Amino acid sequence: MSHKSAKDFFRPLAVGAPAPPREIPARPSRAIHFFDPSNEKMAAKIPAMVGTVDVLLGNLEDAVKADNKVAAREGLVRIAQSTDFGPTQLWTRINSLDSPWVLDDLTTLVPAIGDKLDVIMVPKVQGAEDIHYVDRLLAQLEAKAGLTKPILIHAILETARGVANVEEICGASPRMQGLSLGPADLAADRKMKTTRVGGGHPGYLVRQDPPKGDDGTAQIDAQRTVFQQDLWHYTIAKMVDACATHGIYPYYGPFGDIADVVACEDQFRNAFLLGCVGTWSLHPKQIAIANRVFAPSVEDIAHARRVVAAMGDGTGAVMIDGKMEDDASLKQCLVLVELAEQLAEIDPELKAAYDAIETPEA
Ligand SMILES: CCC(=O)SCCNC(=O)CCNC(=O)[C@H](O)C(C)(C)COP(=O)(O)OP(=O)(O)OC[C@H]1O[C@@H](n2cnc3c(N)ncnc32)[C@H](O)[C@@H]1OP(=O)(O)O
Ligand SMILES: O=CC(=O)O
Ligand SMILES: [Mg+2]
Repeated sequence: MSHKSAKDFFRPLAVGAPAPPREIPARPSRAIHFFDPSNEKMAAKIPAMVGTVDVLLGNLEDAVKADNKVAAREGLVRIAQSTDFGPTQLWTRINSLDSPWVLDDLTTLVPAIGDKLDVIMVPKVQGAEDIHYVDRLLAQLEAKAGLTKPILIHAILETARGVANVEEICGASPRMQGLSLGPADLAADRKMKTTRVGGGHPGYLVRQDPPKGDDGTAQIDAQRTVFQQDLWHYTIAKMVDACATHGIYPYYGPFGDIADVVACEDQFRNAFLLGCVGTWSLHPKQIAIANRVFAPSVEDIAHARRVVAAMGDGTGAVMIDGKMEDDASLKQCLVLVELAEQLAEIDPELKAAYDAIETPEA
């Protein structure tokens, strides 16, 4: 539950801070592309990536060496000040709230580049209290810096307690923009017996029943199909429900097997089908995968438009290709059509593909 009364929920938490948002705009964010601002090679590539990815995220937390934390923070300030991000959002991931770096992260970034930062990603969030802390501090810093637009907060779901408290985290502040799954830290925190960064595991499976022999006994040594299961299904589904309840956006997180672009695409698509709006990209080659997966296919949009046209005022039932469509399937189709429209506004290739679909008769 929020620590604020309903009337206070949308009041600024510091005198002079911008008013908190009443709604979180649905800005396309198929890929949140991570870069280490202390890595000169990586950092040099960032200006040219503007416009090729929905979100660029300067990472200050895990994957940045302790000795490079200050360089990463300063590098991000430099990049943000010298780059015009155009339609691309700029996010950062700050260090965890119990780290020796996070206070300097926030007190440096907000005055220096608060006008350019869209979202601050907070790692290892345990409960509403973590969001309340960041919320108040951001309001104070925004007021001091004279910012007019509130910076949004995104929490990573990567502790068992965070998963247990997911509802209160989503509702802890009007600044809450969304949640990402953090499968690597979450696995460690839960004491899962895995060593991977996201994705499946060959040991987590369901095996086909054994065939019966002539005498009716189970042939347990016979060849049997196994179906690998998704370790993350429960958490993603829980995250999606919590985000939808609170009007904010769920994301898959990191997929660490950079070389396995096929399994990466599968994992991303599972998340897309379950309701996520995007994912992280750790390497430039994951951006294209995310952009492809987190946009409705031309086939889905063609079908969705047929349903919209056939459903007229949106009530009743119709048959299309032998299948019943009604108010509820129409609503699903509208989710896809609206997403396609948002993406078409920023992605000319997608716009051309969607525009080329033959419009059905109403
Ligand atoms: C596990 C839980 C988490 O917290 S995940 C989030 C934290 N981790 C990260 O942010 C990792 C970000 N990515 C990376 O550090 C690198 O991509 C890793 C995975 C180490 C691979 O780097 P590397 O071995 O250099 O890859 P590569 O030789 O294939 O690189 C080719 C060129 O692309 C560049 N590159 C690489 N990654 C990025 C990136 N994220 N953004 C921008 N550029 C990137 C490389 O510098 C390399 O450039 P060049 O061709 O040598 O000029
Ligand atoms: O930060 C992400 C994770 O998987 O841990
Ligand atoms: Mg993590």
